Formats: sequence, C-alpha cells, structure tokens
Amino acid sequence: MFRAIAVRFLSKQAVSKVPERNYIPRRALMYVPGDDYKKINKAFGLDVDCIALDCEDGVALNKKDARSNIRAVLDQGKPQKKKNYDFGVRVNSIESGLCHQDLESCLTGRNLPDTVLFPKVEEGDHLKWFADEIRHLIKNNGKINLIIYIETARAFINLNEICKTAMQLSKRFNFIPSALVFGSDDFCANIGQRIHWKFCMHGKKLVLVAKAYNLQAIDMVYIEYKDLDGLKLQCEQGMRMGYTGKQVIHPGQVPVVQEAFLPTKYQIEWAEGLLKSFEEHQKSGKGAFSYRGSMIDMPTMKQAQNIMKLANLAE
Ligand SMILES: CCC(=O)SCCNC(=O)CCNC(=O)[C@H](O)C(C)(C)COP(=O)(O)OP(=O)(O)OC[C@H]1O[C@@H](n2cnc3c(N)ncnc32)[C@H](O)[C@@H]1OP(=O)(O)O
Ligand SMILES: O=CC(=O)O
Ligand SMILES: [Mg+2]
Repeated sequence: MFRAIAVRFLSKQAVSKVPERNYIPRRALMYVPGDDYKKINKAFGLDVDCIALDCEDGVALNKKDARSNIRAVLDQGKPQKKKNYDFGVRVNSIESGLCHQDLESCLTGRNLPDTVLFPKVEEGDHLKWFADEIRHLIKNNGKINLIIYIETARAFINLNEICKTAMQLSKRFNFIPSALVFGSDDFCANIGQRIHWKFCMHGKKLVLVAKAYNLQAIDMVYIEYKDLDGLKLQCEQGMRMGYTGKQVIHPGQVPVVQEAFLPTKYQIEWAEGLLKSFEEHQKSGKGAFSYRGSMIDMPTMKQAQNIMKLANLAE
C-alpha cells in the first residue's frame, strides 16, 4: 500500500509542470542611468520592449541618490506609449549595502515599477533576503516581476538552486520570476578574464536552466555600441542559442536588437505553410509527411508554432 501511495506521489511530482506565465516580450532591455533625466526622457520616446532605470553600475558611487530621481519618475506614473512596455528598476546588489535603500525608495511610492532587476544573485538565500524585504515594503497586494542576474562563478554553480528557490518563494511572496540575465561583463571581472564573448559555455548553461523554469533568457551587453554589424551578429548567435532578448546601453542599439529577436519574413512564411500542411495531414491520418524537402512531425510543428507566437507578440 505504501508503495502504491509512493508511486502515486512520484508520478504526480513527475508530471508537475512549471506554470505558464503572462509573457511580456523583452527583446531589448535598455539601461538608462537613473541619475540622468535627459536620458530617461529620451528612453521614453524609443520603441523598446523594456526600459530599466539603473541604480547600479551605470551610476557613479557619488550619484547613488539616483534612487530619488527614479522615485520621482515613478510617482509621475508610467508614460504611456503606443505599445505596452516593461518599466523596471535595477537596484544595487546585496553586497553593495545599498540594496535596501534602493528597494525602499522604488517600492514605497505612489506607483510600483513593473519589474525589479536584481543583480549579482549568487545563492537562494539572496532571494530569501529579497522576498523578506519586499514583503515589508510593497503594500495593497502589489506584485512585481523579478529579473535575476547571473554574473559570478558562484551564481553559475548555484544556478538550479537559485531558480528553484525563486519559484518556491514566488508562491508565497509578491513577486513573479520572469527572466535570467547573463551579466557577462561582471562575470569576466569575477573570473579574472577580459574577452567575454568566448564564454558561450556559460551562456548556454544559463539558457538551458532558464528554459527548464520557463524563464526568459537575456543575453550579454555588446559594449562596442557603435559597431551595429557586430551587434547584429552577436544577437543572431544568442538567438540561435535560445536567448529571448539582449541587454542594450545605447538608443542606436535598440532597433537592431528588437528586429533580431523576431522571426524573419521567410521563417514566418515557412511556419504558416507548415502549420496549414500539418493540419491537412492530421485530418488525413498522417503523423509524418514531407514539406519542402524535410520530414515534418509533431516537434517541427511545435517549432513552427513558436515562430508564430513570437511573430504575433511583437505586433
Ligand atoms: C556592461 C555592464 C552593465 O551593467 S551595462 C549597464 C550600465 N551602463 C549603462 O547604463 C550605460 C548606458 N549608456 C550610456 O550611458 C551612454 O550610452 C554612453 C555609452 C555613455 C554613451 O553616451 P553618449 O556619449 O551620450 O552617446 P551619444 O552622444 O551617442 O548619445 C546619443 C543620444 O542618445 C542619448 N543616450 C545615450 N545613451 C542613452 C541611454 N542609455 N538611454 C537613453 N538615452 C541615451 C544621449 O543622451 C544622446 O541624446 P541627445 O541626442 O543628445 O538627445
Ligand atoms: O550587468 C551586466 C553585466 O554584464 O555585468
Ligand atoms: Mg553586471
């Protein structure tokens, strides 16, 4: 009998799925130094999926009162644009000793940001600290999205534990885990290296774990911001790995990244034709068939569906 209960318990565990969440596209995640009103205003005029007002590394140590500017911007209300966008705040890390003040400033005003971007998370306990902080700060059943930065060797070792803890805590606390960011510049500093685009192995691990937890995976910053060809190439590499978006630091990078993380016209046309053909073959009782020279069955049909989902999101 115990065995039967155990088997039933295990099979229930085995089929338990990471829940689907409301999907907010974040193809380009644009940083804007929080102490710079001019840049903040500029960012609101851009067609970009995600604006992240920064308290962290884009702000000088003697300008950390940027959090008060950000509070003032939030108090004015999120500027409306033709298309909805994600409006977030990147706070300082726990280690900096500034994180509590940043959270207090941006989560206790008139309006909440959509998202908090939490850098240098290295272990599950960092998220427990975060959950406890926001529990005291956010009032009236408010909820925020959470973006977790993976940017140290310790974070990579603890990656699964970090995501698991985030999922568990989100059931009891007022945040929704939404994405992992590969902080490759900090990662290079952490491991004593310089040429970060060689670190594909870590980037791939991040994508894999993000997918396992149904999180978005946001790729590294391309700091040579005037080199748009190089940026495009790096976007394509990232997208092929499974990244869903990329961090950007300059308005000039935005259109390149927004476009690169969309399916091409050719892919859309291929997917539409395939889905139509799949349906017809299903009706005639054929699970596998030939389409434009390739064998198609259920997994390829799901890939075509993914392409159409992405194409529709950006409309
Ligand atoms: C890698 C690790 C990280 O943590 S990345 C995140 C931290 N770093 C950042 O946030 C840096 C953000 N970017 C910047 O500060 C600037 O883009 C840097 C790289 C310094 C270049 O600035 P600047 O010399 O003004 O560029 P520019 O003259 O070509 O600018 C043209 C117009 O665009 C504006 N701009 C520039 N960057 C931003 C931005 N991030 N957000 C919003 N607006 C931006 C400039 O102010 C300038 O505006 P305008 O044409 O004069 O009206
Ligand atoms: O925060 C981003 C990074 O590359 O570091
Ligand atoms: Mg960083």
